Amino acid sequence: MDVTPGPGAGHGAASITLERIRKRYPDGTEAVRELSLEVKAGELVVLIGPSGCGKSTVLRMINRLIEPTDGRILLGDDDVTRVDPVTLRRRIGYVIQNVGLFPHQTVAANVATVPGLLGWPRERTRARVDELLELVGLDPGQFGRRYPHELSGGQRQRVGVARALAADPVVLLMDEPFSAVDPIVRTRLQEEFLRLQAEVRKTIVLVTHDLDEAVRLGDRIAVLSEGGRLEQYDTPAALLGSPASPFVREFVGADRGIRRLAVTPVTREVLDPLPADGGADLPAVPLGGSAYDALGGLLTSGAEHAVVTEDGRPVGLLSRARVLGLGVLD
Ligand SMILES: Nc1ncnc2c1ncn2[C@@H]1O[C@H](COP(=O)(O)OP(=O)(O)OP(=O)(O)O)[C@@H](O)[C@H]1O
Repeated sequence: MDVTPGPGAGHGAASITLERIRKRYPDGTEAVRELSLEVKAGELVVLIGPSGCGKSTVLRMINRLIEPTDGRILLGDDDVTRVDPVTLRRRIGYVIQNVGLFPHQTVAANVATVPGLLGWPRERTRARVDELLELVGLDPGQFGRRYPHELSGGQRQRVGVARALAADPVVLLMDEPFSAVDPIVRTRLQEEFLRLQAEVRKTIVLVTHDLDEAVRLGDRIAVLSEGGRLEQYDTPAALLGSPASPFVREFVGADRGIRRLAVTPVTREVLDPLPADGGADLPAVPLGGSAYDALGGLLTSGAEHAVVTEDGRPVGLLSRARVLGLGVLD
């Protein structure tokens, strides 16, 4: 399969191009009327929108679990409808809500599924399984021999991710991958997942209902409305800062200002000069950290100002008013 690396893309990440795709189910439901979308190699794109707007349908058309009624889907330069579906699915990792692990197989055997289908030698498969379990934070010696029912929900999700990465896919599709676990585990899994993505740099399309998850994970977010209509396709900061339509404005909610703080870094432009004493008694926040965290630091300490540091050295003063100003929207 052809691979088109984009800037910063890891080894073997492919771009995805949806060209005017449409899906009409046999009963006449127009799940997706016409959608065009491009995901760059190595990019993490989130699909979000109200229930029934066609997110899962779009995702499953990419790996041909569902056949499009019309339009083209390219992986790199290859039209996926011209690739044998089984071969295609071995090149595309797929992670779903309840993971779908095989219950009667050990964790190691689950992760080894696709390498097994590809006929990898035993030693290579075993080394890959160990490497992946370590990558997702599970000790292979401890967890490899367990069965799925002997794991927590969060551990099962990690095994699902490890399994999807096993044959080094060019694309990873994720349908509500973190929704089956409680909010605290979920946040931790999201953070680990971002670290993992920084390492493997796959092209990822992730479906979620959760706007905070979308904002936290997405390089770009595609907001869909009924019939798979693309309302806006933008970075989290742009989406929250300038919703393109009343639909998006309502969808991102009244608290989008707060959400925007979470994706807005503290930069030199918003800093005031340091006081003569260097602000020794004030709370410190890092340059480039999120405005949301800076506000949290200010509120916790009760201070009006924080010292902003770079490599541990103070570079300026940040006031509460300036931080709040970063969340003010049009
Ligand atoms: N096999 C099917 N036959 C007929 N209609 C279907 C079929 N599968 C899905 N649909 C319909 O297609 C539309 C889009 O469904 P889809 O599952 O893609 O939405 P979704 O955005 O992923 O929804 P949710 O957020 O609730 O999971 C819905 O109206 C759904 O009822």
